Amino acid sequence: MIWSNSIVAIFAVAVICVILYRSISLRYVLRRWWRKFEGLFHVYQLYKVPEYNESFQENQLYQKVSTYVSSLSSIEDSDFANLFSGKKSNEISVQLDSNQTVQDSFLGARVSWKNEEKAEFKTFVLKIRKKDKRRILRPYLQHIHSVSEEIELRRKEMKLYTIMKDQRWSKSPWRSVPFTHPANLETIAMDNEVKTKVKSDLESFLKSKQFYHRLGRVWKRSYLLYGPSGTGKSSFVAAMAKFLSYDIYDVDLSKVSDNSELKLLLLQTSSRSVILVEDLDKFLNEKSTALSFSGVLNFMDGVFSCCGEERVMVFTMNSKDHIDPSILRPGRIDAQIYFPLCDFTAFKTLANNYLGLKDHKLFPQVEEIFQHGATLSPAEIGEIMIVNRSSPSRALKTVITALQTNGSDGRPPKISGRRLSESETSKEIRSGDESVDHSGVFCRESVHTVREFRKLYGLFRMKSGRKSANAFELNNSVEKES
Ligand SMILES: Nc1ncnc2c1ncn2[C@@H]1O[C@H](COP(=O)(O)OP(=O)(O)OP(=O)(O)O)[C@@H](O)[C@H]1O
Ligand SMILES: [Mg+2]
Repeated sequence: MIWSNSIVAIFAVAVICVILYRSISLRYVLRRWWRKFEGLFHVYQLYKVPEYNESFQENQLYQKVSTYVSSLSSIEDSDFANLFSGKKSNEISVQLDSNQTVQDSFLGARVSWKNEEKAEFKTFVLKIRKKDKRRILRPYLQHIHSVSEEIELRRKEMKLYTIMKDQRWSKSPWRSVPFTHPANLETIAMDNEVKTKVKSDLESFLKSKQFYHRLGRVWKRSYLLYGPSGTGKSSFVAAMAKFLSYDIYDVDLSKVSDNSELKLLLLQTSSRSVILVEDLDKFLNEKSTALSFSGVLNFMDGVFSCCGEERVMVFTMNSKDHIDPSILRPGRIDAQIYFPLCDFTAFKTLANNYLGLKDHKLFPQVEEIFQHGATLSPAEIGEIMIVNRSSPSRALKTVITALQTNGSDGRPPKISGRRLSESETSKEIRSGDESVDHSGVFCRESVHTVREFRKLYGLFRMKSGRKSANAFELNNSVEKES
């Protein structure tokens, strides 16, 4: 009897121990004891990273470790952590409380960081097994360096710089404002393959510092974005800058007085930035400009940039038809991206973004119209969708009508198969607040015809270059050689 009772008791204790061990807290406590026990045998090496050096200067490594440690997911397992709101409104940062430890692993080795705080002196202490020390210490510190740099870059508030003349209180010709453009690569309607190519081109550029330096070349990459008005070139520049987390310097060439001022402007841009020149074709086609052609070429080559470090140059044009070929030569322009009028694929992206539509019974009809060629820009279609966003069906019907209307034959628009008379047409354009419903297509908000949009938003579309999909062409550039 006694025997059987003891067996039951031992069994019960064993079950409880297993349950407790399985629960995280007991495992955690046991691991801690085990590490303390190991510590008695000097298995570990400790490295201190103090906040200040002996001359009371800030230790940059301390900041990097602090950023890195806060990014570890295991920080949530520490007994005490502090929660702070970050620089961006929806950001929460977690920071290790004083004298708390956090675990990490690297190349199969387990390490830990302790945030020691003694009499206002803060130090991070790295604990690493002696047997792993030689193998992982240097690569681990390198890893901390790159992770923290990447985090800092993402956190950094992006800025848009514009030329500001006569800033008496400042020596810099640039004035900056926070760059908060909402576009990102996902919201731009364009050929997916081209988008992926641009992304990987940018990514490989970011990793090519050593490569460019070895060749003695300025570490920059130049893109030409060209295509009709309202096809997303400027939005794409914003998306690129966001993807890279770079600031943008908007160089308005018409504001520059001479070549030396242009040189000065470029010298005062910072590394990791996008240098943007919009409408280069218009500037080059102007009869008289303050800048010489060679001045513009030198600027494009980036020879003025102070340290030749990490710059992406973007030039936009509506058409490259009348452009001197030397402007487009490889090395000066590394990649060209064509922005076409809206095709059916781009239309579907816009419908999804603006109207939340993945599919609709009118899509086949829209597709059929697109098969006869694109006639509207994404901007024009986007505006129709915004105005009619409360009724997706009405928005699609208006897009269909606009596409049919914009047959580029100069004839009055077609509605429900019949052409409107001139008087009806002008009524459509005029009637901002009249509710004219000929076919169920137009109503109060949807009276905006394409021409109205053009009038409203100043959109001017070139009729030339009706290629249907984006194109990404690499010039014979440095990347190709690599
Ligand atoms: N491909 C696109 N995808 C998503 N939105 C677009 C696209 N193209 C244009 N838009 C929308 O249309 C508006 C105008 O676009 P954007 O200014 O980028 O055109 P653009 O090609 O730079 O025109 P322009 O040659 O006249 O400067 C923006 O608000 C943008 O949101
Ligand atoms: Mg633009």
